[in-house]
Amino acid sequence: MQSCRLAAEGLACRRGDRILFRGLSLSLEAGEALRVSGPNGIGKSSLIRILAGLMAPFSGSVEREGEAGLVDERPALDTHLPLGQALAFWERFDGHGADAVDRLGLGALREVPVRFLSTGQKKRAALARLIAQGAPVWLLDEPLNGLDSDAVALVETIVAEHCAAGGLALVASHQPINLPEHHTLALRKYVHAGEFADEEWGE
Ligand SMILES: Nc1ncnc2c1ncn2[C@@H]1O[C@H](COP(=O)(O)OP(=O)(O)OP(=O)(O)O)[C@@H](O)[C@H]1O
Repeated sequence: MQSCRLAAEGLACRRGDRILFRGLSLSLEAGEALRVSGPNGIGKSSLIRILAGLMAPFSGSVEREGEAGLVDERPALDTHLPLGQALAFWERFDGHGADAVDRLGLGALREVPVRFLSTGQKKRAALARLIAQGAPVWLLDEPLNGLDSDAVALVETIVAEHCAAGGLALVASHQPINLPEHHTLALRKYVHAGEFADEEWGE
């Protein structure tokens, strides 16, 4: 796996006319995982988009070494194609196929158009593509949404394997998730007008 690192320094995020957070710093090395928690609308998805390079921070900087793999609420698969073909589309970019299809319980669904998959099956499909991508930096936005308990345990195992193989993972999740060697970054609302949440490191 490519070497990897993810660091942010003094990040502020503005959406519309509101600053969601500022002064946010974090650092993740290969093998590490970070869970980001916080109430609805606090800015977890926005933080992930900034770290992925999809959105510019209002201020501050991001340093990322290694390709990023993003999983969010959209599966990034052509919804009109059968699952097998939709995953195969990415093979030309990823260089190899989605070997995790069977492991993720999708083996019997290769002929089913993506739009007919259930919420949990779409999430599993997105995770199959993530694994096939082979990116060392995983940015996972609510990866457990819609998953049954067996699939939650599988995602925990898959993230642990990814980190053990030299990757890193940043996971925004309302649900508790058992991650290897991880810290939690709890985003909170700021209490002073114009001031914003402090972030805190903990177990
Ligand atoms: N394009 C946009 N323009 C203006 N405001 C936006 C935009 N996108 C999101 N927001 C606002 O930014 C805030 C943070 O949204 P974000 O999705 O980052 O929160 P979140 O912590 O991930 O929430 P949740 O837990 O509900 O997923 C919300 O108040 C949202 O309405």
